[in-house]
Amino acid sequence: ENQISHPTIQPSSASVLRLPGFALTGEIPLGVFSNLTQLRTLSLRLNALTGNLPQDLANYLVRLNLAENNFTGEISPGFNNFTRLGTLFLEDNSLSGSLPDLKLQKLKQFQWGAIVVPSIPNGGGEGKRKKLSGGAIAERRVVVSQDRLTLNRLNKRWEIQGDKPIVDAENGGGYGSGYSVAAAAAAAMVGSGKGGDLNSAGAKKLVFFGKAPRVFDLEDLLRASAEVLGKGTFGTAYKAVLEMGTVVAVKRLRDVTISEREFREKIETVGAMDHENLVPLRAYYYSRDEKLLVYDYMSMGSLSALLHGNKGAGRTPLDWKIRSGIALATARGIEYLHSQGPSVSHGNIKSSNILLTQSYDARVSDFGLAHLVGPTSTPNRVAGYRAPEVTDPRKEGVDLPRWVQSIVREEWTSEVFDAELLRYQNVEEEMVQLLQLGVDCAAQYPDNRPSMSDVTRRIEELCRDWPAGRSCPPA
Ligand SMILES: Nc1ncnc2c1ncn2[C@@H]1O[C@H](COP(=O)(O)OP(=O)(O)OP(=O)(O)O)[C@@H](O)[C@H]1O
Repeated sequence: ENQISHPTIQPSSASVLRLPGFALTGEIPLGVFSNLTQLRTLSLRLNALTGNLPQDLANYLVRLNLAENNFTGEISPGFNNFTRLGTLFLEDNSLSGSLPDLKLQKLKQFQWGAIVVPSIPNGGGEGKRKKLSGGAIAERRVVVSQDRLTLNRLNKRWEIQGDKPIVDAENGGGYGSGYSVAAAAAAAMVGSGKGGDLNSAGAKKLVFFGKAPRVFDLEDLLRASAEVLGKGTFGTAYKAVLEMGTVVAVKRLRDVTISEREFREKIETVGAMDHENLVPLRAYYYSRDEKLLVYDYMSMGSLSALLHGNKGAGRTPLDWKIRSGIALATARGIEYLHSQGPSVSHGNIKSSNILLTQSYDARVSDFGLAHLVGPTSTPNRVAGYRAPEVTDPRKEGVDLPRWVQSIVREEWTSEVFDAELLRYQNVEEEMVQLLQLGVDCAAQYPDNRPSMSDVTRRIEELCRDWPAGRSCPPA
């Protein structure tokens, strides 16, 4: 009864056809949309459509969303005809193969089930083809699901393991899991002689912040077993388990171009930040060849991993209460940073820098690091959200705020919101309000953006409207 058939679709001048979540089944019959000559946007997302991808969809489509269906087989060579396509979503199907050598110069957003995107030639013409497979190497990385910040790391090669980019292959390989911080740090320190902190015995030491007891020293850190958590903009992060059982996250910074004096001044400022919604920087180590930052280890990992990590069965999606609580805690952390002075900003806000405790308390991480590596190299290195005036205006690609702004408010529900939340909870109005706040924060001109204290107040008000039994996390 919910199959798409010819009599269903009459000739029409409609430019938009959205049928998300209509429980459509079966294959899309040939030519079924051919009466819709003005069609620009077609969404059949979240149905149970089967068979191969349609070969003959109107070639004047600009947006096509076929995600979350049961399409099988190769990605259709028919896409070659889509000369106007700007947005294509195919995730959560059982497709294989690669996009054909595309004439899709306009394709700005593309997303599909695996994290990996086959090569899309720059400006058309003959592109390198790469077949997708489990641990494939991709020319470009696509950010999954809600973070539709696609194609923003051009010309990078990532080895993919699971859905985590582990190694930037272009930069000459990386360190496998189990690699020890010790080996690298020790190697770097031997004979370096200069820099570093010397204690009275002449040995280099960690510089600690805060009043917490110094339960470990550099020796302990060097002996710790370590595993790679991930590679970020500023270096590689490790989970290090010290012999006495303490677990810390260690970040090895690379490409620090500022002077030692400047580094120490800046890191002192970072270390002085103290707020319950910030991941505390416990200590640092500086030598000519090695810069280590030691943080509390956050056992639940990042918001990014929770949202996009395990898509398999048995996953419990984060509910709205937890998500809005995370938004509030994050806002409080950033509000604190901004309260430290007019020139203090985070510099790299994104979901992998929002870390969670066992009880889903959110803490903002990585603040201040964008200022550590040297002013000239930062603008193009960080991929998190930064206000337009601090990013390179010539940068290509679509960013998340701009993408949201390109979608009219009436369509947020079907296009922007996480269907998982809408399916189980009646929270659409609250989601609209929170998204509107996010859009306000990403306004082009600073004067049009709310202050972070306004932001926290608005999220607190939103939480206050939660139905009985739900309460705002305490300030
Ligand atoms: N203190 C921590 N506790 C637990 N996991 C962490 C901690 N710090 C970082 N991670 C995780 O380690 C991985 C790498 O982090 P890192 O901050 O180096 O890179 P990133 O956040 O992906 O990018 P960027 O460097 O631009 O911030 C991320 O998945 C991050 O969530």
